[in-house]
Amino acid sequence: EFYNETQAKMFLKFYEQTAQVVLNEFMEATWNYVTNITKRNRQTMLQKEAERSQFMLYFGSRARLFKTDHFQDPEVKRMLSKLQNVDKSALPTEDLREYNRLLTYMETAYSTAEVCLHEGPCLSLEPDLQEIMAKSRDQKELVWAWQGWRDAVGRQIRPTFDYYVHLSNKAAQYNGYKDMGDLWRSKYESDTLEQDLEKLFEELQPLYLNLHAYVRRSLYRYYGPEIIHLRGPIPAHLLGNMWAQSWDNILDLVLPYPKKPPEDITKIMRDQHWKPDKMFQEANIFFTSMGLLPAPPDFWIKSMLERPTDGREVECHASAWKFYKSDDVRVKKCTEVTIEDLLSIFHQMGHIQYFLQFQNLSIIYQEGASPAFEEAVGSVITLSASSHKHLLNRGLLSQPNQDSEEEVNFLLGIALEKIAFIPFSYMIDVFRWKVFDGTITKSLYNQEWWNFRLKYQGLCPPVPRSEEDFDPGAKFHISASVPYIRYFLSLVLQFQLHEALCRAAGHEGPLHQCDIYNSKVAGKMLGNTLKLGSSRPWQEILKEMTGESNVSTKALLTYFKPLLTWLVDENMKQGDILGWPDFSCSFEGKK
Ligand SMILES: CC(=O)N[C@@H](CC(=O)O)C(=O)NC[C@H](CC1(C(=O)N[C@@H](Cc2ccc(O)cc2)C(=O)O)CCCC1)C(=O)O
Ligand SMILES: [Zn+2]
Repeated sequence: EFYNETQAKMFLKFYEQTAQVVLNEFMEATWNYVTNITKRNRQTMLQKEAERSQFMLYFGSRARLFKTDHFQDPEVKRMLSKLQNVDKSALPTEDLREYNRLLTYMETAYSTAEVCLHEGPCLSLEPDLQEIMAKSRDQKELVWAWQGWRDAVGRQIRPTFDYYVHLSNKAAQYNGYKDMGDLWRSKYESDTLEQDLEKLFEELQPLYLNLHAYVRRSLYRYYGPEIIHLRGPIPAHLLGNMWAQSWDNILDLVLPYPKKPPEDITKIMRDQHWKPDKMFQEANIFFTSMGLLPAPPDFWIKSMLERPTDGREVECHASAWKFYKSDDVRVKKCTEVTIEDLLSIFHQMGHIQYFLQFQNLSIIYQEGASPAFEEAVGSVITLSASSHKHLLNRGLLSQPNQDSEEEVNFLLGIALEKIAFIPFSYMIDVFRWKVFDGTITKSLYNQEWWNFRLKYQGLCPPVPRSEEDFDPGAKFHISASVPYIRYFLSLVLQFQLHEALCRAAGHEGPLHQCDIYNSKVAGKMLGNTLKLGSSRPWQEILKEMTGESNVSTKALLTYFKPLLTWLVDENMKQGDILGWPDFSCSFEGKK
């Protein structure tokens, strides 16, 4: 048993020196696989993962031997406690090999799935099926894409999912947690997390219910009473997105003032010959305009910014990567020239900025203050980048100002992305936590999934579902075992940070007109927060930056106040009710 603090410090120093090599090799092998899905690259990745796990287990188990109660240095205690959670590496060798095979199988099944037309071409999710879900207004075609994707992915993943759950829980228990949900929640260093989340969700309900009622009315006008019930849930294939998680693609169907449509920025980008590289440069310029760090040379050399044209199979789900090597950070994205992809690139470059800002910390602290902070950084910048003022200033809009009706149109567009996302981002992990804790057993997976979709989002499947289906698996993060509650918390946090940065930048006027571009003061404030990584509890970091030590919906509600007023008034005028008391789905009762 090691006792003294000096030995603990030497132990941590030793970890630092050796971890960098092991983690770098693991990241390179994983990158090589996801950017070139071959059997050989899979084998190499699994081999490097096994080495990483052995390494983490060695240090994790030894970190438990220190009795830190009487240690003086809080850093040593924090670092040792972080080292102790080794996640799946705690599994016995055979179980770990099986678990990694499972994880790779599920994620690869998702990434290579396609839907084939009769003797016609096969369509991938990105960009083909996403394009149909976003643009088609033919509800039969939408049902075809919606169902086709779930048949192609969900059914492949269903048979393995409960074994994944079993091994996940086993790994969590080896780390001293009740189940994997418990381990995932522990990242937030809070013993009131679930209650806090529920409170945030309740506070945002009025906003969501009013948006839901308004969108339902608009879809009723377009698709008719056969398809839409004004007192019922909305069919999930009509919302412009494969998972109905964000509804910004149906803005044209629900525009409050159709006589004042917003300019088509995708068209403007294409007319100006934008290319993926320029889109990443545009995001990079935003960060450097605030005095934040530029993407380093390796980023431009080693990233995969477009889907390869040499026939390679790749994982197209966008992601940002760090390699535990100074200035080696990359993005993998199958970029299309659209405004949606441009804004998503700001999100990825937010991850990159965090990686660059904390790269001089101990490896143990090279992560976000919490997973929600990691997700919020890029989204905060996106709030400024999507403002009318910024897009005008960058030549992506030509209309100089917005009258009050155009402002409602604008806010509705942002709400379709952000407010629609509230219940979706909340329920994904509330569902998974119940799967991990055994409340939701294998024979109930799909019907419980649709109970949650109805309860939280007020949605219905467009066609009957059964336990042959596994609709949760049709979402990347569930197939790839990536936690999701980070995105719900980030949704609230990003407005809180946006408000603090706008105040620091000296912004006056409505929050939704703020653009922190070029603000060195805001840049300094944000940079100082990112430099801390996870070296301090996120509550302290939040307090230092915003004065508040808890996530608060105040800023989000301020941002959307003008829209909520308009929605409440509009729903009253239409006599629309909030919620979906008649909860039957339209195909039910129909023979
Ligand atoms: C090596 C690795 O995995 N790295 C991590 C980062 C890290 O952990 O360091 C990473 O890059 N994760 C990928 C993920 C990608 C995206 C995503 O999945 N988004 C969610 C939710 C959402 C939706 C709308 C939105 O505006 C913002 C988020 C979804 O699409 O459902 C896809 C488009 C946007 C972000 C990401 O960037 O978070
Ligand atoms: Zn992210």
